[in-house]
Amino acid sequence: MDSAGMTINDRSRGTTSSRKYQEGSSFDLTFHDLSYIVGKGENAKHILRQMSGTFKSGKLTAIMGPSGAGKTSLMNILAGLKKSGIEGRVDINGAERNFKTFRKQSAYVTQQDHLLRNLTVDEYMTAAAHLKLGNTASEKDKKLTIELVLKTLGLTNTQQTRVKRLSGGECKRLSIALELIDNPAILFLDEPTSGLDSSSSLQCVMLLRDIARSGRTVVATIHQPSSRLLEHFDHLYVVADGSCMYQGSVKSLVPYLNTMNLNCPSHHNPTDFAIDVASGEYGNVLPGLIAGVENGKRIYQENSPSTPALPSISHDFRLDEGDENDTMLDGRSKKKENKGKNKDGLTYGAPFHYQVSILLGRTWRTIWRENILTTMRFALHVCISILLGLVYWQIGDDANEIFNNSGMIFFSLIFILYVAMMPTFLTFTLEREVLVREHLNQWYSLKAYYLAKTLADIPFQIVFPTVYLIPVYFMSNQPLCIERFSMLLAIIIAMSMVGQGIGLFFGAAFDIPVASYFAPISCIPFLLVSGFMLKFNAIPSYLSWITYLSFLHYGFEGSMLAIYDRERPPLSCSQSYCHFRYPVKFLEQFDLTQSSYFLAIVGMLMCFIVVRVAGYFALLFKLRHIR
Ligand SMILES: Nc1ncnc2c1ncn2[C@@H]1O[C@H](COP(=O)(O)OP(=O)(O)OP(=O)(O)O)[C@@H](O)[C@H]1O
Repeated sequence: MDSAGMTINDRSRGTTSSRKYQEGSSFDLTFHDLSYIVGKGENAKHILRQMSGTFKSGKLTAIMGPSGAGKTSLMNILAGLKKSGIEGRVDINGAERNFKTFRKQSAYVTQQDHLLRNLTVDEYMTAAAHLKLGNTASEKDKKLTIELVLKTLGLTNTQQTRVKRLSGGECKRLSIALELIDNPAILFLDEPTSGLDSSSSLQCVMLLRDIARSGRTVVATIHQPSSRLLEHFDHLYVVADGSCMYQGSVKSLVPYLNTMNLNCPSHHNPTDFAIDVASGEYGNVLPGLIAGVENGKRIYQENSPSTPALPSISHDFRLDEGDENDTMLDGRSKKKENKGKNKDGLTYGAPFHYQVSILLGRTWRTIWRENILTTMRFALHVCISILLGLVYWQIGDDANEIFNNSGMIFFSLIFILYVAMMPTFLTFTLEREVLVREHLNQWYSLKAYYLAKTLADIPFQIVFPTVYLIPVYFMSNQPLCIERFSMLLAIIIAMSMVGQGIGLFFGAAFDIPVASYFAPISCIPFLLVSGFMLKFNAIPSYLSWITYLSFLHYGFEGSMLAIYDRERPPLSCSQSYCHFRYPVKFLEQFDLTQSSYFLAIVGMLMCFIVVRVAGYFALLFKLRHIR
């Protein structure tokens, strides 16, 4: 039987390794007296107040409540994304949650679908499979897993479509599909229906219910669902002002409110009614409602006494037999929490070098597919180079034009710096959101991502400066000496890399408005102490230390030495006296006679390392404080 003809159940009966990725772990998630406090002392704010609850495997749970009630905070704490300011306990199958294992076994689908727009669905899924399933799974298994996930999520027909051409609903399903590849036991979704029309929302919720039916615990925050949408949820948890005002089945919500003399008006959407109650529009009824379910310790059941939700955890939850054929995720054996732990002791699905190589390929592909930006960058380098060549036509060997010539070289350094920096922070601030989503879900380590990003950019940082330098060098008649050309090229490439590093730092640390203002301005102090605007010995001694940090200082020094040092023969002079006929005099004028080209290169290299490391830590800080 060919792979396309195989059914879902055939797949689950496949090879051992194939089954490994189709079997799901299932966890019952319970939390006890969970409080979340931000700020200290008088400014302390209680976001969650001793809430309890239980979300069972095999069920689709909705966390509902008015805006600001604490739904996202609760879900982020349960997903293990928030760790500080928390009191209380989160258990998995009755035992205290181990953060590291838990993060590996769960997946988080963010509200916004931050996806790389230029990849096709298939390329995205393949990269995710390589990263999540690692290099020990066979290509065949990965392909089968991808086919199954896409089939289950109704994305088979979009396999060759680029993400930027997908509809909103398809993007949402792709976000879910990417996280299903490694078969998480718990799926958290933040407002999965936001931005979708009613039919796509319904489709999405039905899909989530199917996923839950396969044995997973699926928890979604949902703002104000229609009653039709809510019907598909198995379990409802209503949050009001940081407390639980209802926990139970969807159909028991209205009867529960009735018990508190809160009667939903006829023709009124019960969900809207519950939200109005939670918002305090029906008076001070919250304390009674919260007490009715003991702030989440009990599950309300109509016509029978409320059952305690805690501490007894259902370990024998069973699914209807009829569901078995419905989904791809047939593996419903209850794995123990630590069963999915990588036997190699790796935190991620793939080893470090494999992560780097997959990310490198993916990054190259996305840069290459940004063809408008890439072509424009290429054209910009060529055009500016030719323009400069025309403006400074054949001045390179003229002693009278030596200041114009050095100005042209210095301008080239600044141009290369900015043209590397600007597109980097503009594109990276967007790509950063993709990194956040994927890193949250443990696709790869930040180190692997950062190394791949650095390596992927290197060819572009070599090609663009080279393309720039060739026309202007020859048109402006610089010395026809391969050694001098190479020395100048090395300085210009280093400047491009520093510029790109600065762009990455600002893109990592700030959002676009702040980055686009501060990134260009941040270079001005370094420009002032470059040695071109002001001679080195004229810089006040208390500011001279900045010269050691100034990549423009090293760039100017290195480029002048490349062109005028090394016993360059006298320049041509069309007048009776040319003060700078001997290039060494020009170097003396700029206090460069004691300078070393080698040290200039080392200085630039150090600046490159400093900005790269700063970018890494900015990103690390951002990832740690994202939620
Ligand atoms: N770090 C924080 N510092 C101060 N206040 C915070 C912090 N995090 C959350 N809050 C506040 O806690 C409350 C609950 O926030 P949360 O995002 O959990 O609400 P929500 O129910 O998800 O709202 P929405 O549906 O509008 O997204 C809000 O009033 C929010 O301003």
